Amino acid sequence: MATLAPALVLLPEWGAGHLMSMLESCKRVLLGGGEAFSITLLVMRPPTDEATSEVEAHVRREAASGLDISFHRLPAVETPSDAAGVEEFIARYIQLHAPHVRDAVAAMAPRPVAGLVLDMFAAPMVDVARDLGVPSYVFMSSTGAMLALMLHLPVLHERITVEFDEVDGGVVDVPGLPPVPPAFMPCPVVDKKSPNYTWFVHLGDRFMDATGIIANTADALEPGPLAAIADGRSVPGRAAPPVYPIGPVISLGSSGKSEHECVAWLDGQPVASVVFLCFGSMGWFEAAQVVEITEALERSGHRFLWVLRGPPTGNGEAGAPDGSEHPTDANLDELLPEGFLERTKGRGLVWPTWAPQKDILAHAAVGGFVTHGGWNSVLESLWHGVPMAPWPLYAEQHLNAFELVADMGVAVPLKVDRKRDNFVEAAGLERTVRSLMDGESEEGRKAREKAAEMKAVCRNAVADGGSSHAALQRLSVALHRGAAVPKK
Ligand SMILES: COc1cc(-c2[o+]c3cc(O)cc([O-])c3cc2O[C@@H]2O[C@H](CO)[C@H](O)[C@H](O)[C@H]2O)cc(OC)c1O
Ligand SMILES: O=c1ccn([C@@H]2O[C@H](COP(=O)(O)OP(=O)(O)O)[C@@H](O)[C@H]2O)c(=O)[nH]1
Repeated sequence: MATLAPALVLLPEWGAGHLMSMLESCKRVLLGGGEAFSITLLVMRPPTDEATSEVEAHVRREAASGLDISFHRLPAVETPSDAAGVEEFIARYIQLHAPHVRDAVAAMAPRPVAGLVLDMFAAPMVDVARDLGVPSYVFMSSTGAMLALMLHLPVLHERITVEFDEVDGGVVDVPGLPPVPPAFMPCPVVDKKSPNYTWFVHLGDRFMDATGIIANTADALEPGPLAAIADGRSVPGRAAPPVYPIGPVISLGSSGKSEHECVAWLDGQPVASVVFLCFGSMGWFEAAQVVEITEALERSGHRFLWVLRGPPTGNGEAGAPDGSEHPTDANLDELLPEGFLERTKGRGLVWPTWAPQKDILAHAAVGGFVTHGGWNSVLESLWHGVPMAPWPLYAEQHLNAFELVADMGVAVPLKVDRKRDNFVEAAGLERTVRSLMDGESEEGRKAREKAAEMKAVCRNAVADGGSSHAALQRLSVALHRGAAVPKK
């Protein structure tokens, strides 16, 4: 009988960034790790209709890719109706799939399983892997800094009993990072009474029981947090699982269709003259905030390409099946102050729908990026050496903003009022845009220099002989060695 290639069994959360980031990373293992594997992706039915059609579209595209990837749809589960927050909802909804994941992995026999690769929100399913006698890997789609914080959270939970914004000394010590002001702690941990906090402490604890952690980062991008994990400072007295920083994993290459209108517009702009503003798959602004942005852009005098989205149709409740959590296309006539488009004609473009962000960041005319600081956006920016100004909106993005400015030095700061729904005033944004884009600004010069350095770091890391390439080889060997036929 021909030997069966060991399987990587993937359990991603349904969000595009999580699913595609995990799948792209595991495809690298399939194609470039040096050992033969197959991929089986366990598909959970997402809790919303919109996410369900998005996932189905990904599945159709990947199924046609010709790679050894199969899809296994898990039976539907009830959605938790009493979740207090998004993170709690996601973690609980995923956990309800545990018996189905167990059955699906057990049914892989006699094919050996090289690893059950778990979304960060699915980390408690390390127990399923252990019961079946197969290795488990947590996939971290966010930063090494967030990983270091999550591993350290159970320690912080024991040491600090008050809220983080009440700590003596006014900062939180996370090994591997400069002292973190509480205003930059990630959303799920800012309120310890919330079940989201309890879940994150629990997830961090369960990360420790994985066979390994696959991270979409590179050694030289985040040396501090990655060293803190490796040398045992994150969890004193207990060795953390080996971390494999195999990134940046970005699905590159342009959309392949004819040149997009945004890119055509950039073609007419001078090199490094345009500030690009875009806020991820979920970022949108209220009218009052839009006015502040228009004033800042007008007064700065700089050229700009601004992706402006309108409010989602969903009611914002965790797991509500209908409506959308994604922004809608903006009605520019309604949202923008009168005359703004005429006054900025030629030097500014406001784009009201999804934009080809990767192609835009690759364009020579783009000189700076005002971003919500989602990790995929950050990696795309650094890949092209574009300095940033982070405007965090949700999830772990406040911590990302802190790391970009205070640790990596690739961004200039922006004053964001977290207590007012992350409101930014026109004067603050104008100052930041000037600092990011003006030739004379020392702060901007440093960020530009650092971003250019990080462009080389990213490309060297994934090239043959680079640190991420080496991590991929180590991961491939570990997966191959650890492969085991699931126990019934
Ligand atoms: C990484 O830490 C957190 C991530 C999230 C989070 O949750 C999430 C859930 C969804 O159903 C869909 C999503 O798109 C989504 C996104 C998300 O955060 C972003 O994920 C990106 C990768 O997909 C990337 O890592 C960005 O940096 C993230 O901002 C939520 C969360 O708590 C609120 C986290 O701490
Ligand atoms: O108009 C847009 C908005 C976002 N993106 C892409 O969506 C992803 C956003 O991921 P990120 O981790 O930055 O943030 P999230 O959306 O998960 O908060 C990135 O690949 C962006 O390039 C895009 O192409 N066009």
